[in-house]
Amino acid sequence: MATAGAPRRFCRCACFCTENLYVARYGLHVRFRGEQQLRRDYGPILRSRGCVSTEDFQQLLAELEQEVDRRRRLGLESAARKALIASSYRLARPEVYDSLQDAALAPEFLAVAEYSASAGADLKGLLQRLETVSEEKRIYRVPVFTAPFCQALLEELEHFEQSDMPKGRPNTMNTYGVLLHELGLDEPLVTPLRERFLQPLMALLYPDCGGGQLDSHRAFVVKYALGQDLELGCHYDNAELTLNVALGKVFTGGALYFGGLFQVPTALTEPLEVEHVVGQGILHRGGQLHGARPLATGERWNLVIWLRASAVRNRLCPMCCREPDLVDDEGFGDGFTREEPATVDVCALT
Ligand SMILES: O=C(O)CCC(=O)C(=O)O
Ligand SMILES: [Fe+2]
Repeated sequence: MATAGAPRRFCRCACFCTENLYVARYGLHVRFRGEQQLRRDYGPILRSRGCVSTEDFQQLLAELEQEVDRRRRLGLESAARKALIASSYRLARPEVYDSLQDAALAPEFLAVAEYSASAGADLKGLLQRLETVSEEKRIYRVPVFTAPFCQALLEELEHFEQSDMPKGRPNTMNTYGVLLHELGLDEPLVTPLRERFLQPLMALLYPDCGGGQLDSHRAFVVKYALGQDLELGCHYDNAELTLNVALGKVFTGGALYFGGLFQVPTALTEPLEVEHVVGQGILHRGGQLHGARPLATGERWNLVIWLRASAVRNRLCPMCCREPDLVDDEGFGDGFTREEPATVDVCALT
């Protein structure tokens, strides 16, 4: 058990360096253990996607080896960037770093969180206070931040983007964007948002997915603009639950689309399209397959919070779908812990 005063040690799963390596050129996620295995497992599909010559294959191998190396160094490099940013970055909107105030939050969100934390709250009552985007997929929408807070956060993020500070990217699928913990925004903003507001809400909405046992997160901002990233391929998140809030600016296109749960192979059906509304958040299960349609005009910045419950993921790593092979990591790592997890019913795969 973690004891008061001793920070909890979080881990990642060793599969981070071997599974789900994204090869944008061929639109493919691969598992990579070496040349032989890559040829054996992906030879035909790679050929069908244009990886035909020896040079193509050698280039792919080099890129995968580089990516594995990058992933191995990620935790330490991220901690080094965070330290440098803390010592040398000049903030544009310092108020964003003040500890989270109710005034930053939309009245609807405050009401939903207050209801969820009240005695006698139940799912039925909560659903009267939220928009249900899809009952079957369990996707919900709620206003999260006020317009002035979105504006201030955007200004800060844009100022950081334009600074010469080193930047860690959200994930291998997004080239632009910011990791909030590197900016120092976990402590004042994301952790209180998770602990005080999201936890009671998620406990009612997704009790079977660890919604009541969230104990870490990975928060980042994704940015889409013409000439930069435009869209995001279909994927599932390394998270039990996800909150995705549109921060702005002005844009068209970029809708999210949702398919089925990755754990449950189903026949291809029409995905559900969900438009963004600035200031509003979409709540979904991390395992729900999703992606983002191409941006048509403008610039889109969204805050994505991958919410994690060690009690759930310690049993089964969502990325390799095995019992996690734990490796100590920096910060929240990938949300795994070495402690015995509390008993929890994992997501019912219906
Ligand atoms: O583009 C978006 O808003 C979705 C981002 C997303 O799904 C992710 O980064 O996990
Ligand atoms: Fe995602």
